Amino acid sequence: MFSGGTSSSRSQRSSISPFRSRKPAGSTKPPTASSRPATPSSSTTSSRPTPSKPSLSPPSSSASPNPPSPPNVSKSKENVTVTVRFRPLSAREINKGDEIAWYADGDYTVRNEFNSSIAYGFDKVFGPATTTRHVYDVAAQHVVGGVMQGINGTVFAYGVTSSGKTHTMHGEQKSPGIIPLAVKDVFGIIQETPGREFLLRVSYLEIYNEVINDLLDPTGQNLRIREDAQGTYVEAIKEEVVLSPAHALSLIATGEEHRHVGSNNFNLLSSRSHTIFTLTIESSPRGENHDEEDVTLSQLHLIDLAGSESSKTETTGLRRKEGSYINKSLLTLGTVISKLTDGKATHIPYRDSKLTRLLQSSLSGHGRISLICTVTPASSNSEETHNTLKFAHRSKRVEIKASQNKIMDEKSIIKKYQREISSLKQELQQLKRGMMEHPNTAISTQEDLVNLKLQLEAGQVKLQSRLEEEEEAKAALMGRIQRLTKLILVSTKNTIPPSISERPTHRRRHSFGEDELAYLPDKKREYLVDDDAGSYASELSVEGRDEITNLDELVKDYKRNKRRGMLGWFKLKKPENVIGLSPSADSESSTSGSPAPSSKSSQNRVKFSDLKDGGRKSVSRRGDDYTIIDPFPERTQAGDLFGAAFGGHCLPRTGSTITDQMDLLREQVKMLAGEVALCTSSLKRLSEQAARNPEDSQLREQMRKLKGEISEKKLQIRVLEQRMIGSLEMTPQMSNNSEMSQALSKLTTQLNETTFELEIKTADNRILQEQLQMKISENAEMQETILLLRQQLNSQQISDSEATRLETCSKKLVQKNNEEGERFGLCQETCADENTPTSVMSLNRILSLEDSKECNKDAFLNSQIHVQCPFNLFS
Ligand SMILES: Nc1ncnc2c1ncn2[C@@H]1O[C@H](COP(=O)(O)OP(=O)(O)OP(=O)(O)O)[C@@H](O)[C@H]1O
Repeated sequence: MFSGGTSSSRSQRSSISPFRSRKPAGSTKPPTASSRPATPSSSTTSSRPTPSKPSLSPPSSSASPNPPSPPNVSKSKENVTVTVRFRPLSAREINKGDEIAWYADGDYTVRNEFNSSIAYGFDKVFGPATTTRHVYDVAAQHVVGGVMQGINGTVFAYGVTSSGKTHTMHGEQKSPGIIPLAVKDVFGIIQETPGREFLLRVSYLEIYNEVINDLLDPTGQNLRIREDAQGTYVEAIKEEVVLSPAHALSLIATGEEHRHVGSNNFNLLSSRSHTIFTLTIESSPRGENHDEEDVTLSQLHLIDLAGSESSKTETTGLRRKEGSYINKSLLTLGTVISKLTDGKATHIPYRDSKLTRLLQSSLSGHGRISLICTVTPASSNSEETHNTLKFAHRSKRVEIKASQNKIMDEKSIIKKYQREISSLKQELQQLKRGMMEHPNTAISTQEDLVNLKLQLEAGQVKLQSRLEEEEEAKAALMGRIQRLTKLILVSTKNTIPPSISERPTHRRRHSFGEDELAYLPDKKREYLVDDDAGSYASELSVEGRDEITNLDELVKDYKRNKRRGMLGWFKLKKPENVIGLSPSADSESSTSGSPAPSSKSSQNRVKFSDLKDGGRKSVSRRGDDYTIIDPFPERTQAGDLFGAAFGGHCLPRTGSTITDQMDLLREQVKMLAGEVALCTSSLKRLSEQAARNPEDSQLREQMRKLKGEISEKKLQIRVLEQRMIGSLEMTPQMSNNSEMSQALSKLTTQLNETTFELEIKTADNRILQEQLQMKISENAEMQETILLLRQQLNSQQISDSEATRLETCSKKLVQKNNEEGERFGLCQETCADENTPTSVMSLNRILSLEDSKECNKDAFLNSQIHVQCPFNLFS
């Protein structure tokens, strides 16, 4: 496991149940009257109901200001933390004429507008203007802090469809949800805890139609829940070791891509599945020598439930089926909670749904639980909101016992490796001791002595090979440990205990400050469609659904964008098939605040179809205004060239024909270049023939024509290229910079390729020219020899052997000249140099003539060839 460094692993088992061992006796003890929160007020008084146990951690604005000092956590009784979050009325509800039916009366009470006697008290009530950061601080931070101390924790978002669960758990770009905030907090706490080291793993699953799917591994479908003595767990779910907040959130973003989302009449992006994001945290004191008990393992479950659907939710087919599964599992959750708070219940139906079965340990009181109930104030949903409030109120009575989890079973990787090392060390020690302690005493006879010697030798061989094996094993183990060590996260703070300095330095160190969230949305990378889905639906009805040619595609696309909200900046998106979106404001809507210049869309609609090639345009919104931002978000090589070429001048809007024109010109250039290549090769062939038949005037004529054609085509190419550049220069403003950039990029590539080819050919040519020079000087030497020989011959001083030498020498010369000349001619032609030296052609001709000649003494002496040639072979 985890042998691949930062690689992921599929664990054999991953528990969803936080505290399955060390189950405190009587943990499911029914709540006592004293632990019950305030019941709904039946009085008419407007005074707020008594808040139930306001025992929450004080809000903090940053990652755990008081980092946990591990152990020493009391097992005091706690209740589930129950908070209620109102969202603002959506545009759709406003359009429908909805009124406020429920409201936050102070910090702890939800009251009915039409009947003020109906009120419920909670640990905290968040009004519609509350930020998710504040919700996190109050409702989740203490759970996360607990998890870092080894106390398991679960944070739920519960509510009807479109009440704001996903908004609360995942959040959006400008308003991160509980999950990203918790992840950031966890890393912040690690940074604040220099005395301990941590190992983090995440898994992410969904329960869709009562089927468990692994969101981190699309092949992990229909996973099974298993149960052992310690509780329930999901078999074979993938777990990934995470090294930074960005890493963890990128995994969620990937998971979100696989999550089932669909539209209903309340929510275009309704979650059709429950998702459970689990962060498993292992921690031990830094340094080698520490107590086993100091190692903790805990899990944080962050759950975004699918929303319950009422009869008002108009669904058909698959959506209806999904809705019934969702309702059934939520009903089971409600029943389980009721039974847990009912002192007389003997059977708790955890097994009636996958959700309750997976959460059995959490629900039965092992670890901290925070339930965030999301509600809409709208009168049209008044009944559903009331049901949510009743559920929330019942949940408040579930009693939990938070205790620190120091269980070290096979799940602890740190532990496992530490154990392996120590047992290996022990074994080695034993081996060494065995060698030392060999008895050498009772040697009585010579025979004994020989036997003992033999035994000793055999033993030594065995011992040696065993030691070698051990060494190898140790090295392998060390490698594994090193890889594992890299996955262990430690604070970068200086306050490291002395023993820590002895530790290997390759350990990954982290700065977990704000800059760790540098992955936070790059405005330029994302389409920011921060929308209230309801208003989108209403907009659809206003504009007419006919406009949307492919709703499924639209929904899919919108979903991607939307889900990306907080998380989606990890992947760039290529918009497809989206005709237009028209979201509307909500109170916590994000505004891009992009510094980039923006232009307001005339129809408050974003035409994504305008964006080509994943143009990375950002769409931001302020109220109902949509802006398309920075079409050149990142400087590319083409972008740089573009800037250089046009010196920052604006280009005129010429519509989409610029690329077409460019493409056309480019095609013409390509065709001409092809023709030039064809002519050049014909020319080469002809020149070869001409070399063989120098008298053939037809050939010469053909060659002349071909040359003419080649130069004409080259001229045409130049003209076309000029036109391409000219058309760009004449265009003072481009309508679509990305098109321009694209065209320019292609041209640049072509230019680069051609330049490169030219360089190679020029270099080739240079080499051949050098060779030619050498040949010329060689020939000069040869000529001297020949001259000498001729003189000797004339004076009758030449012998037969000298005559043969002379013959061989001349043959060699001819052959060599042939080869060189041919190569040079070839290179010159491929270089398409119109000024191919006639000397080379002449040389070829001479050489071929010479080659065909019988080169004997007489013929050689009678040779009278004197033609144009850079050097006379036979002067
Ligand atoms: N507190 C809030 N402030 C502003 N807008 C909110 C808030 N809560 C929810 N919204 C908006 O309401 C719409 C519905 O929210 P969301 O998708 O989170 O609902 P949900 O409960 O997850 O729905 P479902 O159960 O169908 O998935 C979204 O457009 C979201 O941006």
